[in-house]
Amino acid sequence: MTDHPTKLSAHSVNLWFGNKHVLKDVSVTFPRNQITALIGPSGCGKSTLLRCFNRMHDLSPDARITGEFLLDNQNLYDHGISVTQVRRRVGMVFQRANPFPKSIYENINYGLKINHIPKTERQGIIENALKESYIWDEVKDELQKPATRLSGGQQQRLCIARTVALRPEVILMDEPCSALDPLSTLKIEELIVKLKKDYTIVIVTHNMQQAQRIADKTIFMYLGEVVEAGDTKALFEHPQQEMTANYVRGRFG
Ligand SMILES: Nc1ncnc2c1ncn2[C@@H]1O[C@H](COP(=O)(O)OP(=O)(O)OP(=O)(O)O)[C@@H](O)[C@H]1O
Repeated sequence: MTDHPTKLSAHSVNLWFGNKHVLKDVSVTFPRNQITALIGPSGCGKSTLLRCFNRMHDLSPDARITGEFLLDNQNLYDHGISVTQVRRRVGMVFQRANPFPKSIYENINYGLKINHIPKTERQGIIENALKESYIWDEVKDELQKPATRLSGGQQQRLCIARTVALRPEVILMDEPCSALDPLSTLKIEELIVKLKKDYTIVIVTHNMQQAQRIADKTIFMYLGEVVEAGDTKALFEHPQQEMTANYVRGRFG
């Protein structure tokens, strides 16, 4: 893993929602062109941490954040960088596929339009994004069909296509397969593994098998703190902390 420099990182991060201290002195690094899984029991702060990286808490009046979030050497909370710029570089895929109530084509076209991508380039980008997301063959003859008529797994691949169309550097995924059947899950996992050639990926998952199948690195969190981080195989097979061992062996969670 040492040959993959850090792409994204958080340093001494604390986050409170009102009086509730949700992230406690969290420091993490995510290597470039690698998949990192965030694991830990419900409520330990995985999604909250993930969301910090594309400024999803900016509009929560009761959220207070200290510490630093860096993309390469750029502070993501710097006054010189807008939320739109951050989200262009750090894309996000959610737990439930959330296509717009528009056509398959328009689901991708919309983001390109609002990011001022010239009309002449859009058709090619849309086609590539659908191919890159392993859904082109299934939808190429019905691009004008409402996206909401696709299956759950297809909708999630469309949402990934929508994200990659904007060529982000990082893709954050918050339990992207939790609403999917095993076959759709496997397709998305294959896709995620393929995408790491071009993107740095961070995935929140409750599925221990999934973390072991696809993640190069795994970070275990508990009650808002990072307990252990390392190479996925090492963390699962030879955890350094008793708490990690208990969690990955299914003794709590
Ligand atoms: N907007 C919010 N306002 C107040 N508390 C919040 C908010 N969002 C999350 N929390 C709290 O922060 C803590 C961490 O939640 P978070 O969703 O990050 O956990 P998680 O590890 O992702 O859990 P899960 O695996 O169940 O999704 C929880 O106690 C949750 O109730």
